[in-house]
Amino acid sequence: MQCSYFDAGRCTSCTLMGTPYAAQLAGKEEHARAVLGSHGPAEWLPAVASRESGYRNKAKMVVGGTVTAPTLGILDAAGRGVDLRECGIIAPGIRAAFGALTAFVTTAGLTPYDVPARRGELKNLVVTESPDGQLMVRFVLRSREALPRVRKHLPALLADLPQVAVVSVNLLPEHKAVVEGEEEVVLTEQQTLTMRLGGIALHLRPQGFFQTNTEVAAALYAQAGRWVEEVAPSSVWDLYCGVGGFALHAARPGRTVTGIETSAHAVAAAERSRTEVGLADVRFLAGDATAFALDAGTVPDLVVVNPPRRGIGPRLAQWLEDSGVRHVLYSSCNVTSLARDLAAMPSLVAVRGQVLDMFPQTPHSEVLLQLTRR
Ligand SMILES: C[S@@+](CC[C@H](N)C(=O)[O-])C[C@H]1O[C@@H](n2cnc3c(N)ncnc32)[C@H](O)[C@@H]1O
Repeated sequence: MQCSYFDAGRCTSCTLMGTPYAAQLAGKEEHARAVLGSHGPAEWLPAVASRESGYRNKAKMVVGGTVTAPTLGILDAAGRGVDLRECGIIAPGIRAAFGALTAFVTTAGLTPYDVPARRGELKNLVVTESPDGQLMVRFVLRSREALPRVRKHLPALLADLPQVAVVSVNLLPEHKAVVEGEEEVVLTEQQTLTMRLGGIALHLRPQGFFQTNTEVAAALYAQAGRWVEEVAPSSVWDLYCGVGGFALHAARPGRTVTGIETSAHAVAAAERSRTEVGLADVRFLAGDATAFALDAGTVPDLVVVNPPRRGIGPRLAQWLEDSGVRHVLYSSCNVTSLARDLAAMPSLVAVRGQVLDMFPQTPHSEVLLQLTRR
């Protein structure tokens, strides 16, 4: 894939831009093998390729420029807006909405936040697309000052972009280089975006986590589901479950499945999916994954872990090592922390693995491993 922003040096975040895709994929497999070393699996399944462009279901655009000519993209070294609205890795359905969204910025008078001057209101625009083509649009604002104007002009925006299902304002009062703050005000009746994967409707709230690449996420849950089926466990834990992707794909009548996640909102969303699917033996609990495992007093037949980049950490790894659990599926977006965690669980041996290319044009990927007790 070629990118004019990359070629012009305007944006260099996709560090593999210009590298042929087959070489990117082979490089990611090689990297995973090299970093995992002796902890790696005996067998690697063929890597799951992604579409090379338009794969990102979520765009986080920093807003710069002026209220009459806003930029959507990043900030340069001087803190001025660089427009990247044609970014080729963003889903086409999101890119197609940028025109109407920038027009809305002007109509609603949402002055872009000027980082060097610490003035202005609109910091970021975050847009997520569902597999059905619906959009969730979030305006990250410095204060509530512009909130009444967003509300006032919202009906016109929804008429312009009928595919927009959820609109919210996120408040980020601090002068910090982060995407969003803690407070979210949802302005539409619909509070969540429906992410339909593998026949299951997952419900994503504005601040919730969702895998970046919808098609590859579907492949990830399906592969994990197949490996769970082979083991045929009667009890499963899905630790770091988010809105329940792994848990709901692993659920079967008569199998108890427990999902654990710190975000109470994500747990509520997962519970909703569970009710809709009509699964009686699945439950989701809000809490820390490690604390849950240490306090549970029982050991399931199979544990799925899908932690943030930092990995599961030494305490949960030690618990898994000592617990006697026979099967673990570890889905990781960071092979370095994965290798560290595996080293702490020598009794759990990686038998199969697969690289799933969640992030083409970048060096990142997802690695799914099946571990079995020796
Ligand atoms: C990589 S995401 C995976 C989410 C989910 N498995 C999925 O497929 O969408 C990691 C999740 O772990 C949650 N999390 C972070 N720290 C946690 C902890 N200590 N205990 C439980 N969940 C945690 C985050 O809120 C996030 O939803």
